[in-house]
Amino acid sequence: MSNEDAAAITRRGLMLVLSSPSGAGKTTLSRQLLDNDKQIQLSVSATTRARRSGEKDGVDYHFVDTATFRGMIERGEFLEHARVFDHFYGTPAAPVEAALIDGRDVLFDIDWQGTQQLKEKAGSDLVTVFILPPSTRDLERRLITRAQDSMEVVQKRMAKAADEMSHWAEYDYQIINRDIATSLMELKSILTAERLKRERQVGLSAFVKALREGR
Ligand SMILES: Nc1ncnc2c1ncn2[C@@H]1O[C@H](COP(=O)(O)OP(=O)(O)OP(=O)(O)O)[C@@H](O)[C@H]1O
Ligand SMILES: Nc1nc2c(ncn2[C@@H]2O[C@H](COP(=O)(O)O)[C@@H](O)[C@H]2O)c(=O)[nH]1
Repeated sequence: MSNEDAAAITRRGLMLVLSSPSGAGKTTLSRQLLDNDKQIQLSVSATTRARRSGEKDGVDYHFVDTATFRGMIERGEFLEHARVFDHFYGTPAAPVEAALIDGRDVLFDIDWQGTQQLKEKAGSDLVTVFILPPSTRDLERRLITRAQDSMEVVQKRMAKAADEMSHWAEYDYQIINRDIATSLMELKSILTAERLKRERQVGLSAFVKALREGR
């Protein structure tokens, strides 16, 4: 390899996981990151929950019934799956594996249970970020102003928030989502630094060897 071959330094794809209590802003941040960065793609989960207005099947989620979801579990189609707020959610394995082989990064919007399962399978390919709300009051306000769930569902999600947040320290990074633009900048910084990690830059040793040999 000569030093003109810097472009040949390919990268292993990484798996970027976002978790948070419901309403802290994962989906909002994910959408903005995906709009800004064409090297990362969303892992589209399957779920048995009802579609919210504005959500598109196959884009936001694969909306399936419980029998279909169980069939996917039985056929081993999920990388991870969990029951969250009375519904099932799971990450289809095939698209993730295809992206990583291609050197593309994958973004996951999943809960702490799914993150623990991915940690066991993915090891060093995984980068985990926990999103915290600035306050409990802000979290509730965000769930209410999102205007997608009944007050009963909002209360159920608020009741589970402390549980979800008890897992914050299991994550590599924490972002307090006060202001979306700042949080997005912080998330992009994490992604940039993780992409530059030595072990992710395949071919770097050969590149440096060539540089040192004056080629
Ligand atoms: N920094 C912010 N400041 C004010 N509002 C915000 C901020 N981030 C997100 N929101 C708003 O809060 C609401 C909830 O955000 P979002 O749907 O992204 O949360 P989530 O973490 O994905 O929730 P869930 O886990 O239920 O999917 C949305 O209406 C969104 O526009
Ligand atoms: N373990 C998994 N959790 C998931 C997955 N997809 C989404 N989620 C989490 O569920 C809750 C609720 O999401 P909502 O869209 O109904 O508001 C949230 O914490 C998501 O992160 C998944 O595939 N696996």
